[in-house]
Amino acid sequence: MPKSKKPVTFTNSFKKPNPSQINNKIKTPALKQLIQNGGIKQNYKNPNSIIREYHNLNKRKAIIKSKLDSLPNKQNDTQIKVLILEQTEIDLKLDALGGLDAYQKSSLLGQSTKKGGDTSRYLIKHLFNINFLPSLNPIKLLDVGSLSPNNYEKEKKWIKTDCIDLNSQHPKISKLDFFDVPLSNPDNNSEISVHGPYDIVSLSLVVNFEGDIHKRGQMLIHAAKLLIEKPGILFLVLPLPCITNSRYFNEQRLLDIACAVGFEELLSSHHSTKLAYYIFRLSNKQKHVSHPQFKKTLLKDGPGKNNFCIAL
Ligand SMILES: C[S@@+](CC[C@H](N)C(=O)[O-])C[C@H]1O[C@@H](n2cnc3c(N)ncnc32)[C@H](O)[C@@H]1O
Repeated sequence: MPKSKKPVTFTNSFKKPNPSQINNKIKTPALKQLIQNGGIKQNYKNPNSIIREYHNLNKRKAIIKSKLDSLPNKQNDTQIKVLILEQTEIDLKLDALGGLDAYQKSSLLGQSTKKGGDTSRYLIKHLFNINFLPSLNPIKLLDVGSLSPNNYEKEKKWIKTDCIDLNSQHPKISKLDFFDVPLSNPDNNSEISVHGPYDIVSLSLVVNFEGDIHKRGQMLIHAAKLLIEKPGILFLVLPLPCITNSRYFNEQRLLDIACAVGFEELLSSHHSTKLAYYIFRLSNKQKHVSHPQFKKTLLKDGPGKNNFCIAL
C-alpha cells in the first residue's frame, strides 16, 4: 500500500488543512491573499465536500494546462506568469486537501454499502439479465479507477478482474494510467499482467474525474480499442448532474458521442438519485478512427447549471 503523505480521518472533524503549514509554503503575495480571503476552505467535515472541491480544482487545473499549452512559450509573458501562479495555488490547495489519497478515501466512504453500495452491482445484475453470466469461459474485465479489488469478488468464478488506478489503495490494484493499458500482451510478455483485449471495461466515476474534456472523449476511444468487438461491453457511470444539469452536455449528447466511437448499442441505462448508469455494446471497433467532432457547445443555459462536457 502506498504511503499516504497525510493520513486522513473521517471522524466528526475531518483533518483540516493546517494554516501554518500552508503559510510556510506560500511564496507569493497573491496566494497569501487568497488564503486570507478564504480561497482555501478550512472546514472539511464532510467527505463529499472534499470530493467536490477536488473535482473543481482538477477541472481548473486542466483548463490552465490547456491554456498554457496553446500559448507561445514566452517566459516573461504576463499572461503565462499569472497562469503558472494559479497552477501553483491549485497544487497547494490540492495538497491542503490531502491530495488524491484523501479524495480516494472519501470516495471509498461513498462506496460503502450504507450509502448504497458500489456501482458494480448494477452491471452484474444486467449481465445476468442478458445471460452473459454465468459464463462457461472466464470473462476479462478491466476495472478502471478501482478503489477496492473486491467489487467483483462474488463473481470471481466467471470474471477475471484487472484493477487499476492512478494511485493504488491496495496491492491487488495496479498503479497504472488507463491510457497506458496496452491493447494486447506485447510479445506475450508474462510480466505484463494488465493488458487488452477485454470483454468489459468499467469506467465508473472515472470520466468525470478527468479534468480535460478532450481526454474524457479519448477515454471512450481507448475503451473501444481495448474491447473485443461484439460483445465488448462498456460500463459507464457518471454523476447524475453531468447528464441532467449541464450547460454543455446531456443524455442525447452522450449517446451521440458513444455511437460516434463505435458504441452503437445502448443495452441498459438507469438514473438513481445521484448517478447515471450506462451499459453500451461495442458494435464497430474501427468507427473511432474517423469520428465526427463534438465541440463544447452550449445546449441549455440557466442559473445553477454546471459546465460538465465530453468533447471529441
Ligand atoms: C471517484 S473514484 C472512482 C471510484 C470507483 N470506480 C467507483 O465507481 O466508486 C475515481 C478514480 O479514478 C481514478 N482515475 C482517474 N483517471 C484515471 C486514469 N486515467 N487511469 C487510472 N485511474 C484513473 C482516480 O485515481 C480515482 O481513484
